Amino acid sequence: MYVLVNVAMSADGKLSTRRREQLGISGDADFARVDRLRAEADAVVVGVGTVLADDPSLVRFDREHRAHVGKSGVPARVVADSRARTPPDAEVVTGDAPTYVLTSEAAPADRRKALVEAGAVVITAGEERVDLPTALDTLEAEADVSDVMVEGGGELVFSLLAADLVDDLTTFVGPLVVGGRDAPTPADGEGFVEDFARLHLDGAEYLDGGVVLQWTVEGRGTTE
Ligand SMILES: NC(=O)C1=CN([C@@H]2O[C@H](COP(=O)(O)OP(=O)(O)OC[C@H]3O[C@@H](n4cnc5c(N)ncnc54)[C@H](OP(=O)(O)O)[C@@H]3O)[C@@H](O)[C@H]2O)C=CC1
Ligand SMILES: Nc1nc(O)c(N)c(N[C@@H]2O[C@H](COP(=O)(O)O)[C@@H](O)[C@H]2O)n1
Repeated sequence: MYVLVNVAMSADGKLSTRRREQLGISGDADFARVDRLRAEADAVVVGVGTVLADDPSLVRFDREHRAHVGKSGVPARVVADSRARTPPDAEVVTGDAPTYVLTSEAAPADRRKALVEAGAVVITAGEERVDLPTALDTLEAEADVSDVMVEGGGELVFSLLAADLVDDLTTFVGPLVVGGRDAPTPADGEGFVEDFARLHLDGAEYLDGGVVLQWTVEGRGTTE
């Protein structure tokens, strides 16, 4: 499974405000770049925190670019959601693109059922929390999803980095300061302590008054 993470953050490294409300950090050119990344992916992935905060639809992508890179159909939507908290009427569940909800065994049966009735495919991996390596393997084996673009948020991205599942990371750094010790950042979770995820900078580009940084992930960090 190839995993690309793309996030937009403020100049001080925040994904949104301390209220965890969706914040437009990208401008039109960056959103167009994101639409091309979505077009190249088999699926767009978010954590349930982003679903509950933003109610994203994840259906927009650059159709011309998708044809250009030789992919057919539309990118699927994937939510990492251990307890099946995704509302069945969430935008990410409605619409024509397929939706996969990655849950754990802790997800109540009635919530899983409601998601399936709303049209989502529920995948179970892990006891209390989604076991990401297993869930991604299942997605690849059962849904033919082998190339994903993760859009956040910080809790999910940290877990993916800690599990050494991220190949590439793209960060758009926008021209604003958000501040706030409790505002989400690109990698929240427990955090690494001494041994950090290591990156290699592959490129940088001015865009929308900010900059896009393209990183390759060279090695995982440890949380011990
Ligand atoms: N600027 C940007 O580019 C973006 C900004 N955002 C912003 O980020 C914020 C949301 O981020 P955040 O709160 O971090 O939420 P996330 O979207 O990262 O979702 C986190 C939730 O995912 C679930 N989850 C399931 N499995 C795992 C796992 N193995 N590891 C970690 N999490 C898992 C957890 O809930 P459970 O335990 O119930 O499963 C967890 O609380 C919002 O404010 C949103 O606006 C979001 C995306 C992009
Ligand atoms: N690239 C980018 N720039 C920003 O400024 C953002 N706030 C985000 N947020 C992400 O975009 C999702 C919205 O998706 P839809 O437009 O509903 O398809 C949102 O949920 C975040 O994942 N991204």
